[in-house]
Amino acid sequence: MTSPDGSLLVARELRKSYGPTAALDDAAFSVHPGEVVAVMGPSGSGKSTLLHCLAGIVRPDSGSITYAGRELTTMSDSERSALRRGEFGFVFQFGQLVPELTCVENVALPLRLNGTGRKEAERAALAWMERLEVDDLRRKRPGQVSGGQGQRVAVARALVTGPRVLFADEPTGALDSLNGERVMELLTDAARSTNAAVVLVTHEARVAAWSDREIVVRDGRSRDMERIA
Ligand SMILES: Nc1ncnc2c1ncn2[C@@H]1O[C@H](COP(=O)(O)OP(=O)(O)OP(=O)(O)O)[C@@H](O)[C@H]1O
Repeated sequence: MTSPDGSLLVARELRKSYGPTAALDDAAFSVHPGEVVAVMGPSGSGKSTLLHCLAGIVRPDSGSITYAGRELTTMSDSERSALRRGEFGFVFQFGQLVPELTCVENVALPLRLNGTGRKEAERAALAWMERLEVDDLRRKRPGQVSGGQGQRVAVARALVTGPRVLFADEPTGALDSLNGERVMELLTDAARSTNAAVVLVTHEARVAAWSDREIVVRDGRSRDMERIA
């Protein structure tokens, strides 16, 4: 279920303080299914806090967040973690793969945690690894692959459960520009083909250029930027 204007995830009047620091101060956000929205802004402006609130990781002090018509801010912790496991996918800057597992085991992990058998989970994992062009790395461990390859494995893992929202916090932050472009191309293609909404936090204009729309956060306040294509 989406809101009347077709948005899947909508936030209004979000406020979140850490002690005397107002990380969010009347922030707003919305994203449609299949839409890639970049959250831009200087360091410390509140981008990650906004992403963490939208993903149900951090509870705002006030304001509303609705996902598919359901209010997130009043859900119990277990309801929010069920939502994260079932409906959301996550890609971070680095350090997200389990070093002891092979790449295919890493990609299969979210399915295994949801109770899928090993064979079926690894079959689905491999299909996503093929799409992200890292299936040849299936038996390698994260320490044996490059940064760009590792990020593509991480994207495959984020998408393997068929999330309706993909949260990506500086997904190319640790990559050189060529690898970063490739990860963004594959990430946005994969998300658009599954009609997943993407919330992409980045401070880099060339990464935000992969989005459909940009939101700029400054001092905890957000505003929509008309895309200058
Ligand atoms: N857990 C926390 N405890 C205390 N202060 C926090 C915490 N998380 C964020 N902050 C503060 O809130 C403000 C916003 O931080 P946030 O991480 O959201 O910014 P950001 O725009 O993502 O920054 P960056 O681009 O540097 O990652 C900053 O002043 C930060 O120091």
